Amino acid sequence: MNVVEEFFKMPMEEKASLYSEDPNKVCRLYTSNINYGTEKYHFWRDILKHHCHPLDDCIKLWPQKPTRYRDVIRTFSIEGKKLGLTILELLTEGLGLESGYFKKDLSEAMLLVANHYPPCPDPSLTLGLPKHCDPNLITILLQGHTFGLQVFKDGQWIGVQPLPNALVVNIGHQLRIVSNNKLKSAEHRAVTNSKVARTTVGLFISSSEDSIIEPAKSLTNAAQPPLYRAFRYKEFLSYYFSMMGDTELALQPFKLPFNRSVIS
Ligand SMILES: O=C(O)CCC(=O)C(=O)O
Ligand SMILES: [Fe+2]
Repeated sequence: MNVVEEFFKMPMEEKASLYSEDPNKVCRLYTSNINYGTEKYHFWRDILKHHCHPLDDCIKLWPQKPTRYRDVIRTFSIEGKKLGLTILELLTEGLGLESGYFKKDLSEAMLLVANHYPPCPDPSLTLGLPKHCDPNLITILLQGHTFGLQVFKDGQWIGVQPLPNALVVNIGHQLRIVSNNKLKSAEHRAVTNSKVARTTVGLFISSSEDSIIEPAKSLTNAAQPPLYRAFRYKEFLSYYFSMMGDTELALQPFKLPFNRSVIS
């Protein structure tokens, strides 16, 4: 976490070369307030986003400063991936799927997203990050020591307490689909505060873009028909981003009507 805080604290000139508005760049720094003049309410977040797979190719494009960034984040991403795969294997067992179900291309890709929320003069007018569910399988989030993450449960927003060295694990839409709604993607957002900057780091474990996502066959039958059709993950991602993460809308084109799934 320290190395990411150090990154955001560097002077603007040191970071400028990474700034890009092209979402296809492997590593980029950008900000959520390019629409500041026109947006209904403001988002208060700077973002460093980069791929972590294949590691040896991606690492060459990661920030070169702070000088230890690549070493520290390399270890963090390797260990985070191991933890993610262990959690996925436990979920596999809990769901009753065959061992290793999520191994290989279903969990091949990984993205690191570092969020920096500067102190905000009036937090009532802003959000750090709007309400969303993550699109991927699971996210491992280091949320640091400052309150800001909230999860929507039973009709209300509940703050997720930052605990020293604890990681938050979020279930994303892909896991909801593969489990045929047995697992629910967690709806969450980040709020700002007027006193201190908040920095968080998420590792987004997801499928390779060409992999086929569908409810696991062993979890569906005549009584529990598949609730989603099969699709390529890249198709889902492009729709998800066009819907700005809206929870139910983002899933809509992938849902099967109940009757059709019973007949087929
Ligand atoms: O910064 C946080 O607490 C949440 C980050 C998050 O939800 C995300 O990057 O998708
Ligand atoms: Fe998220």
